[in-house]
Amino acid sequence: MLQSVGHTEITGGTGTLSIRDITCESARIDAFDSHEQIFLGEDPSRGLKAIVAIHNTRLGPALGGTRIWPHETFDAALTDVLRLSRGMTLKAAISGLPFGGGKALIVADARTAKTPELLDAYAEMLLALKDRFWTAEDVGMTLADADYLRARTPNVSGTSSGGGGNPSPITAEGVFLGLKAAVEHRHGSEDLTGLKVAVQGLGAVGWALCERLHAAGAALIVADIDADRAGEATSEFGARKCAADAIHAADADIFAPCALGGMLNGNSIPELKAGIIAGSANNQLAREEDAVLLKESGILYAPDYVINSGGLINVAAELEPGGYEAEAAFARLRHIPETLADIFHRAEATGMTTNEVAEALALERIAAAS
Ligand SMILES: NC(=O)c1ccc[n+]([C@@H]2O[C@H](COP(=O)([O-])OP(=O)(O)OC[C@H]3O[C@@H](n4cnc5c(N)ncnc54)[C@H](O)[C@@H]3O)[C@@H](O)[C@H]2O)c1
Repeated sequence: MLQSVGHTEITGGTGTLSIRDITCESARIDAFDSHEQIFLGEDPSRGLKAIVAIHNTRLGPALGGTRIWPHETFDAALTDVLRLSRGMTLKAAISGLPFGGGKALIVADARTAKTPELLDAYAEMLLALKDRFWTAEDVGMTLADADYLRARTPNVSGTSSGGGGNPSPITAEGVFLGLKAAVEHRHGSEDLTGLKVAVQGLGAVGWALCERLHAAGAALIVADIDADRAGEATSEFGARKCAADAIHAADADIFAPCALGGMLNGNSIPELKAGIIAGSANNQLAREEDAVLLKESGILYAPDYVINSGGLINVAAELEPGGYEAEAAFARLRHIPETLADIFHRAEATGMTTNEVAEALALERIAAAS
């Protein structure tokens, strides 16, 4: 096991993997927020540059997905993984899970650079971090990738052999339940018939969410930077296509961001027409203050790490001592709408933003466990 690592080098296979503890030098990044430990794994010969960020382990070992994304600068990648990792701490806490927050990011284009050699090098890094960090799928990482890694290191969940499989459909189910809780809070009924939902991003979660919304009678407006995907949604769901850079401003009742983070910001919020925001993307708010902007605009915001916690709930269920049980995972999933309804009511009663209420509840749970 890797303890407090200064620098370690693992040779073998076809490359040389170097793992460096970069916690101290990461403190210069605004998003650092007292992370416990941050590791940089590099193996140029196999194309690996990966950051594993461990935010807070008071509730248990760090658990969080691995994102594969070609950030243009190292600082952009580090900022992304630090923000995601902190969000995982809050997500695990508010979901009542015995895990802490962590996240990993491989700086690469998953469509062109995700080779077996890269995954081998990453598996070696994960193996060195076992007992400290557990991972699963995120953007750019598929079930097949998770299975490939799991065959090489034990600290991978969301796998076929573990029973939980790809967490995305469960995430979508949680978002769907949470979205209905928001509609119920706003309109007094969770009936979606005829309501217009603008879905940004038609990937694993966005697509599965569209299936549920369509079956529930909602009218869909969709956008994806992949034009083919948006085209498929028009024929599959009778959805109306919208430009990717205009979907937030679509004439809709609900906006469901299911792509990447930061789409709720000082520029986009004044253009929103939807009264409810309920989607799967992590880190939807570009800045904390944007939650205030949403509140002042009369927009009901379902905090991202609450509404999208279904995937974490499912990968955590795979790590239960007795193994994965779907019913136990679904029982926990059904708490998502209840938790959101509670957050909405508390926010109204106190004048706080929904984000502030969710964070206070999560931090309370961490403090109680300390
Ligand atoms: N998969 C899960 O279980 C899970 C769990 C919790 C949170 N999330 C979050 O939900 C989001 C979606 O995850 P996913 O697994 O569906 O990812 P994915 O990679 O399968 O899909 C993302 C989709 O968004 C599209 N996209 C990217 N940028 C876009 C833009 N600017 N406008 C429109 N479309 C854009 C991509 O083309 C792709 O189709 C991510 O933020 C992820 O972190 C996912």
